Formats: sequence, C-alpha cells, structure tokens
Amino acid sequence: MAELCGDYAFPADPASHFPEMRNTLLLSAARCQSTSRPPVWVMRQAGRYLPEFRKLRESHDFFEICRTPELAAEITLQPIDRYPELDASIIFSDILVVPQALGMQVDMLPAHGPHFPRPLRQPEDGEKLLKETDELNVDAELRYVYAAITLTRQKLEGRVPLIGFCGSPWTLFAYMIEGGGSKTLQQAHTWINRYPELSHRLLERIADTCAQFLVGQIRAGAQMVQIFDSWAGELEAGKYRAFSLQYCYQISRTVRQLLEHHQISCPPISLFPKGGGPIALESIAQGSQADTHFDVIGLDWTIDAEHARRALEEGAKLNRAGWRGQIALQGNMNPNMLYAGQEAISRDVERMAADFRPSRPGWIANLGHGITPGVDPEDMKHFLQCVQAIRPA
Ligand SMILES: Cc1c2[nH]c(c1CCC(=O)O)Cc1[nH]c(c(CCC(=O)O)c1C)Cc1[nH]c(c(CCC(=O)O)c1C)Cc1[nH]c(c(CCC(=O)O)c1C)C2
Repeated sequence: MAELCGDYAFPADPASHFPEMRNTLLLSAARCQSTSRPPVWVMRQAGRYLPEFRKLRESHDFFEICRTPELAAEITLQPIDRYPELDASIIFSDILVVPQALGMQVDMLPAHGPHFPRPLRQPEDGEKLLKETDELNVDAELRYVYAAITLTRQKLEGRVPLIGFCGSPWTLFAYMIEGGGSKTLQQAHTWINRYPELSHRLLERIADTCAQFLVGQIRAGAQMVQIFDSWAGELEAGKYRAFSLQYCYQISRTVRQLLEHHQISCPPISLFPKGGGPIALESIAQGSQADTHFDVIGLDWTIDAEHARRALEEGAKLNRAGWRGQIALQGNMNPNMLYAGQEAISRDVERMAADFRPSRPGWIANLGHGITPGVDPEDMKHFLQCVQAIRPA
C-alpha cells in the first residue's frame, strides 16, 4: 500500500524546509511562554461534523484517505480553510495505523468504527506478532503518513503549526486485543492480569514502534506531537503506572534520543491521559525525568484546571529525580456543550477561561475529547470565536 506515495524522502532540515510560520501561538503556549491570547484547536477537528468531509468520504474508504497524501492533506486543511480562528492543524490519520504497521488488519466499518477481523486472542498470537515484527521497518510501513505531513506543511503555507500523533501503547494494545471499540475492555484487562510478562513485551514493542513513528512525523514536518491515551481511565492507579505511563515515558525518552541522533530539536510532546483523573496527573509529574517528561498534558472535562494543577504540583513535590520542569495544560470543555446553544457555549468558554487563568501562560484551549458528528459547524465557529475573544491574562 505504501507505494501509493512513491518514494518519500525526509526534508534535510525540517526547521528550514517549510514556509515561514505566521502563527506560533500554539508552540509558545506549549512551552509556557506568554501569548497575546490562548491558542485553540479541537481534537477531531477534521471529521464527520463537516459536510465537506462527509462528501469526500462518500467516494473514499477511510484508510484509503489516510494512505493517500493528497487526500489526507486536503482533509487536514478543511477545518483550517473554514475556520481562520484555529491556531493549529492535526494531520488526518488514525491511531490504528500503528497496529496495521505491526501486520494487523484493521477495517473501518460504516456506522461501527474500527474492526480487527483477527485480534490477538491467545498468547501464541502475541508471541507470533513479536516474532514477526522483530525487525520491522517502521518508516517503510508508515511513510505514507510522513508524505502526508510534508505535503500538508507545504499547503499550510505557515498559517498554523501542524500536530502529529500516535496512540498510547496501552490504548493500542487494548484495541489489538478487543478487536475494536469496547465498553469494558474485559479482554485487555484479562491479558495484563493473566499474561503480564507477555503484555509488557508487547507494550514495549508498541512503544518502540510509536517512538520511531513520532520521530518520522517530526522529521517530516510535525511541529508538536500528541500521544492519545484514550483509555488511561480504565486502569487502577498502580496498573496505570505499570502498563500505560511507563510506556508513554519510553516513547518520550526514545523520541528525544533519536532526534538528538538526527540533530533535530525536539518539539513539544503532549500526553492526553483521558479519564485518568488526579491520580494519573500526580503519577505523571512524580515519575517524570528530564528525558521522559511531557511538555503538555491534555485534560478531559471531568477534572477542572485547579485540581489538575494541584495534582501536578503534588506529584512534582514527590519527584525523586529532581525534575522541576513546567507543564502546559490543554483542554477541556465538555464536547457535549457544543449542543447546548450559542449562549451556553459563550458562558462555558468564559468559565473555562477563568478556570485556566492561573495556568497562563501555558494553556491551550481545546475540548476535553473529540468533537462529535452531530455538531453544527456554526456552533463550532462560535466556540472558536469565544476563545479568540479571551483577553490577555
Ligand atoms: C474522522 C475519524 C478519525 N478516525 C475515525 C473517524 C471517523 C470515521 C469515518 O469517517 O468513517 C474512526 C475511528 N477511529 C477510532 C475510533 C474510536 C472507536 C471506538 O473506540 O469506539 C473511531 C470511530 C480510534 C481512534 N482514533 C483516534 C483515537 C484517539 C482519540 C480519541 O480518543 O478519540 C481513537 C481512540 C485518533 C484520531 N482519529 C482521527 C483523527 C484525525 C485528526 C483529528 O482531526 O483530530 C485522530 C487524532 C480521524
């Protein structure tokens, strides 16, 4: 499938290869540097709530779009063209391209979402995957994403930065075992409880693949990268640290090491531990080291900014490695507020801005999870305009 993009070559130096940036609000806020106003983008901003997306989807399969750089770039730009208020773009792709690169078949079923016809069922399936991916050429498998990123950076003409991403090892592991979306993750829990050693080896392989993938995205032109740990909240505290956070640290460490080798400076790394609550945040700050930390933490709407800050501070106090870095926060309006009418949206953005005021500089406005398909694009515009009206801290 990768031949769809022909031969792809990384730009010699991503810092000087692309058009000059005209909006760097996101990159400044991610480094906790002061900005004239908080930057804003929205998870899943290129998606089914946009009629122009639905139209293109009528004639193209989901993963066909992901694998065709021209189409992926076109969809990535749809929300940027429609909403000049956006301060970032995110490459159109999916976290499940990594299981595909690891040799698993994933289909996107209409109205059902992702489906693995042959998920990992028995320990032998896990052993087989490990054996077959021992010498995986991650860049060859995923260069179609790199080609889409390089093309999108050119087409963006410096309007806004481009975000790259991957799933967290735990979230991807769970999909690979469940075979699709699941309410309980019963089978993924069964694997970590019954086969902890094999689960750790699989998580390590996934983390290593994700790290190489993020490095490829950064070399191709991604200016911030986000790790989506959509199922962080499904694990009890100790297991969150052992089976999820540890592998997110591994990604951060490996990305930093590999980029140093390529003499490319590391862009902000963001982690979105959805549903992890204060315990996940405290754990993240407690276990961070200079070479494993995250620059940005995404918050879902179930935790408010003040509790998040407190949890991160508590964790930092317990940090034995002496790590004292700053963390920017991203989030976190409930995506369902976009159905509440424009007056209610205005009020909730004001509330959110007041909550995050003590976190500025270092707040990136966003929803607390992805925008959902039923949202009226005009209400999305209203949300963005409300954020733009927030005055300097
Ligand atoms: C637009 C879209 C995407 N994925 C899916 C769709 C809808 C499918 C369609 O058009 O038919 C299926 C698609 N892909 C996935 C799902 C969730 C399935 C489930 O668990 O029930 C669906 C419906 C898996 C997935 N995929 C992703 C996550 C992490 C974020 C999250 O928690 O929502 C997850 C869990 C990431 C993702 N996925 C996508 C992006 C694009 C960039 C953006 O605009 O944000 C991103 C970042 C794009």
